[in-house]
Amino acid sequence: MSPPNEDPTEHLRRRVAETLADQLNHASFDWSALARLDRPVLRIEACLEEGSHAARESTPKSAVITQLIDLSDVTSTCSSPRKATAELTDTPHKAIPSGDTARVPISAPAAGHISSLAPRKELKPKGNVTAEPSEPSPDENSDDSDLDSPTEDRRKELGGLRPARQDSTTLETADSQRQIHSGDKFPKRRKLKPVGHFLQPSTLDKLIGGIWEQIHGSLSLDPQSLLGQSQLRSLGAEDGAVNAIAAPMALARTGAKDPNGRTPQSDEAFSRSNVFCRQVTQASRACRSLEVIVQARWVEYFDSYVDSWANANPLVPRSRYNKAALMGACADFGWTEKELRNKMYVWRGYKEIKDAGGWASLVFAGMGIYRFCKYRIGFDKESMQRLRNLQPAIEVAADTLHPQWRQLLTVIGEPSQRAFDGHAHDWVVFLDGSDPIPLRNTYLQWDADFTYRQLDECVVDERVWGCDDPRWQPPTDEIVRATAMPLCETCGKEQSDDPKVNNCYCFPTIFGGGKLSSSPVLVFRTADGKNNGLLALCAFERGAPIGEFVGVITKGLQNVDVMESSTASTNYQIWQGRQGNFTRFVNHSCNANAQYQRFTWLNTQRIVLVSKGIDAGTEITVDYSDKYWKGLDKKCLCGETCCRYKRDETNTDS
Ligand SMILES: C[S@@+](CC[C@H](N)C(=O)[O-])C[C@H]1O[C@@H](n2cnc3c(N)ncnc32)[C@H](O)[C@@H]1O
Repeated sequence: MSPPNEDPTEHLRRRVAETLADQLNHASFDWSALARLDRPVLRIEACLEEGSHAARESTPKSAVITQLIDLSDVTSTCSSPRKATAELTDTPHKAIPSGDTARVPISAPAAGHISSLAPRKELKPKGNVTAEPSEPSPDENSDDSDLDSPTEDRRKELGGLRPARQDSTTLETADSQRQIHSGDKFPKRRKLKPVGHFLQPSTLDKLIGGIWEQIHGSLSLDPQSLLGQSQLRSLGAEDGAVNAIAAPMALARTGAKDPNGRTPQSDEAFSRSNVFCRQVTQASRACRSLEVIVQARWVEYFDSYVDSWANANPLVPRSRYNKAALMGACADFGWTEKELRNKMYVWRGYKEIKDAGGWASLVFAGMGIYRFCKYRIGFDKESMQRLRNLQPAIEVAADTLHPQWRQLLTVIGEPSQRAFDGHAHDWVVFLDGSDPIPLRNTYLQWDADFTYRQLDECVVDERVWGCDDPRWQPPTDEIVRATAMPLCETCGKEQSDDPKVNNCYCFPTIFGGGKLSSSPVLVFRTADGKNNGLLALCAFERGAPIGEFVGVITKGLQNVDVMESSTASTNYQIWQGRQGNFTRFVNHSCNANAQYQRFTWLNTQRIVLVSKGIDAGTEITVDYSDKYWKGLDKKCLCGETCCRYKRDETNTDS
């Protein structure tokens, strides 16, 4: 019996928690056994059964709850030599260019490491490889003018990202300096230092002031015209009635049934209300973008109107024409002079943003731009110059990710022709504001036929693997039998591409249905001779995924850059020479801010580029490790004081 006033579920929860805590207090744990496990979990299963039979029955009924509690953090507090080697470390020499997930999966092989470019025979992969193995990887710099045939002679000039094969020929001993160990935890999320300028938090007084201002201002809230502007009539309102358009929302409020007898709780009504809410949100964002470009353009008209009078009558002070224009506008707007002056101050801010960052910077600025312009925070010369330098990059992203955006500009008489087409990563941007150039052009000096096909997902080289994906691993663990859905080896939760049933949030922005349409990164021209690199447009907090390493799943390629990886049963390579995604442009740094981690999604191994804490506007780098640089006739240009591969007189041993 639950105590009076206590919800039975709450009562059950309390009873179970107390009993479990009590059991654990009395349990004798063998801590040394715990420390020997790579990734210890405590399994708790619960089933409901008849109490009188429970003691006699040895076979439990099927579990109603199966819970795995990850004890990795418990072992990390126990001292164990084995654990020490598996710990994720931030020191460059032990960083993980391509290792396992931070928590070692239960069924995963031992820690990954970067292998050397060991066998140097020119081995052609079996079969007819889609990945054109005879082509070089075009990621070499100007010193690699002869890369078009990966022969023995040239091998020193070519390198590859090579996480170790897990076979006996490449596996090194645990105390080898070269071995890179993956840790058993995700990188701890550190609080990032604020970058850029932050707006003052709004006070309640300001909010209340704003409410009074709006109520007493000229805001028009006629729903018919609002919905008309927002182009929401297509949502089912034949007669144009607002309630018909917003029927699902109206029903949810009143609890009434619709004309077809559907309750507001029906799936269809819920789904329609989702669509309606999404459409209004999108429409109001588009209206906001329209509003700011019209206001910025209006300021330009205002200025040129005043200029035209002042130029025609140079003896009359300009301020007089300014005042006259202002009063004329006040009459048309129906505002006081003070009101219009205040608005113009903000609108002039919009114009200044547009002058520096282009129209795209206004259109995609979002709601924050109002406060930014009202309080003029960070409107200094240096910030505006930064924005000016970013303008072409902003346009590349806007044109390629939102091909329609320029149509909004026709309202203010600007051309709607886009300047950049194709994929966002088909362009290389410059940080000094120079014009972007097609990606292809940046490799022509080494390969006149260079092309790069952008992929969203890895493609399996069928001529090597047939219909099998070597990354797929049969679900062997018995945990899997407890549920029809694959369980995450890292968090133990159910994985699904359907966000309604997915419970694994290890890398939620790339796996689990909440996928971002594109990662905020661009290919950029490095200033220090590394050819192209990958630029973070936004901050990525420590542990956040940047994207999956995507390319052609193949085997047996030699003397070209490849990611080598393996499952418990198979070695495979991911090649990005001709097709792949943006991870192909990630350069090496001896003080890298990202790392590659293995992660199993729906029983298929993936390699994920994970942040170790990246500020917006910085280059994303990984540590390729000794195995990559060993035997490679190149100097590292990372410029870090801790650089291990400078290869000058002061650092000859690297
Ligand atoms: C995976 S690609 C990276 C993208 C490459 N920079 C490009 O433009 O295609 C690897 C190649 O980039 C160059 N690279 C990367 N990091 C470097 C570094 N720290 N110093 C010098 N070259 C580097 C080397 O030519 C290397 O073989």
